[in-house]
Amino acid sequence: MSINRLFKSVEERGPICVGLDPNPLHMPKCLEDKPIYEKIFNYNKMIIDATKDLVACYKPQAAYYEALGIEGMRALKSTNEYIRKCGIIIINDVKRGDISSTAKGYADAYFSGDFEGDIMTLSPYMGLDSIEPYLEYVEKNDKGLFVIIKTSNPGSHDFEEIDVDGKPFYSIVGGKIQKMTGNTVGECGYRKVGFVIGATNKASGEAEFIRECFPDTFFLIPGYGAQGGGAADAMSLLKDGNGGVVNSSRGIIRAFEKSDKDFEEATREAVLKMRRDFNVGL
Ligand SMILES: O=c1ccn([C@@H]2O[C@H](COP(=O)(O)O)[C@@H](O)[C@H]2O)c(=O)[nH]1
Repeated sequence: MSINRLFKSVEERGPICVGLDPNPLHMPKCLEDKPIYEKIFNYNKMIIDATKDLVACYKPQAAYYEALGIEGMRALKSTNEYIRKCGIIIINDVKRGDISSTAKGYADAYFSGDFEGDIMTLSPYMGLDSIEPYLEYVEKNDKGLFVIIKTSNPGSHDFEEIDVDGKPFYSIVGGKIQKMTGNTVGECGYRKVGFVIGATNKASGEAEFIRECFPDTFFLIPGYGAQGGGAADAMSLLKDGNGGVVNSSRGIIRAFEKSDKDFEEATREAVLKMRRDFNVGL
């Protein structure tokens, strides 16, 4: 099961998730004149080769590939195939959410075929029926989900935190999703359906509150690094160093822009620094 595999990866290599968010304006010189497919795939391959022994998973963000058209999507296909060949978990960050007939199409698109990954991200705000079509893949094909609950962006205050009878709205959404997905706790002790919980914008005690609300839910934790989230914020969402993966995209893949080392060395060094922040391998 994907969550069991992810738990095991975190046990072995720590909770680091590297975000593969390729922006052609921020790439090393050696890729400057390459056509889009080669540029994006080689960039990702260089990142993966420099870090694959240090990370729990990779998270390609679909927007960056979609924005580059067919050649960008071809690069996503090759990237996911390469990550799979390396035996590492793929989180397709697509944040889909639509009526159930359309949701089935998105599930097929990102859990099978050209862009297949192990886990995908969903937005739950169209309701529980928009989540349901993905559950067949979770049950029958060992796939996993991370549902957006409390995001890392400043706008997370606008809706997610609205007070409903003394409780933040996000905690109610999370509760309903847990109820719908039943008691699907795997052998690692975590449910098959996880949540996205940002490392940023936390009031004092909020991370602990979220962990208490969802003690057996695995978290994907973005917002560390470029968005200002610190290791302490992210760490209080973990449990004994597991129970979640912490994503950093720009903080890792653009580290070379602030370094005098070459691209691969600067990328690896940024992941090693992140591991030190999370007391991994010390
Ligand atoms: O609440 C959320 C959910 C997803 N993301 C995604 O994570 C990365 C963050 O990138 P950084 O460069 O490390 O800031 C990006 O792909 C987002 O789409 C998020 O930031 N917050």
